[in-house]
Amino acid sequence: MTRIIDGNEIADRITADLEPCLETLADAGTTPGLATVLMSDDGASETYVSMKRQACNDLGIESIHHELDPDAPADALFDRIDELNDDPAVHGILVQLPLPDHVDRQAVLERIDPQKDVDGFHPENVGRLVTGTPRFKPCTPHGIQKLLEAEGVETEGADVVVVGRSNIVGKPMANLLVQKSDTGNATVTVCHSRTDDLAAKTRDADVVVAAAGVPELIDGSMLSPGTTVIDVGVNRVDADTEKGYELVGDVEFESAKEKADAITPVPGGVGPLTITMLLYNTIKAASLQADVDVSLP
Ligand SMILES: Nc1nc2c(c(=O)[nH]1)N[C@@H](CN(C=O)c1ccc(C(=O)N[C@@H](CCC(=O)O)C(=O)O)cc1)CN2
Repeated sequence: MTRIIDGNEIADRITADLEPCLETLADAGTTPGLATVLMSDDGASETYVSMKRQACNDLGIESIHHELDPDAPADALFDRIDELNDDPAVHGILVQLPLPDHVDRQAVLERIDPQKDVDGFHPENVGRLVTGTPRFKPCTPHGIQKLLEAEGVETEGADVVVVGRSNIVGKPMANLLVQKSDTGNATVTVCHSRTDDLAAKTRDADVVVAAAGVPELIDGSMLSPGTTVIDVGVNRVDADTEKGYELVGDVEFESAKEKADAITPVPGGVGPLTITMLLYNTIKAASLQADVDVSLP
């Protein structure tokens, strides 16, 4: 019987485990603050930022929100980041991606103080991750680690195929999985749009992490029985619904479910973990900046 992994339930459990950390910080006089910066009128980005703000409010993290006109010059964003870097009430800074074409994304990520880089995208934090001394693990791959752990999926010695090589998911996911650690020690293959015979790779995998951003790229015929399938895709495809779209993963759920041992749905799989691990990183940032040990879960 295929297990449908309930990401909301796992995320709720981790969020509950974060509450004592906030109490410890409060006793020391610190309320963590997360600044979100939105420079886009893309509907999905607006949704994700409002979910992040709501999650902060629910847990007791101060949410500080900034919106910039998508047509504003890049300097407006750099100036805002400088202000947030200097603001002691702001422990974490998140610039929602993607950014408008005229803004140099890498320059933006490098402008954020690495101590406040709760996305873990600054080169200093990327370097720390790759060398096995992470400060902030990027939220989605960190969430997937937590999800695999919660489901008892052993990564030690497992063949894991990561489909997608983005800086947000694919590359950090592969790096975390190869680390010498309880949630690593996997043999990892990173595939992408130019991979020859993708199906041959995914059929050999114990775990497939689908993060290519291509709706229903992977179907059941590309999987072997017993695989754990982690679907990172949250693609909006046109549909005759009230919203005019429906959410579809990078995995064709119905056929994949027939082969998989366990599979994450979309929505309700990886997405909720992404938000929870942002809360986790914000608390970690506050604890490091206030020099208060909070024993994170
Ligand atoms: N600065 C960042 N930008 C982006 C990141 C990121 O980690 N940092 N990741 C993605 C999008 N993302 C977070 O921003 C994200 C995507 C999906 C979800 C989520 O919970 N999805 C729900 C469905 C939500 C819906 O109804 O649309 C689910 O899967 O259940 C959370 C966060 C790109 N940008």
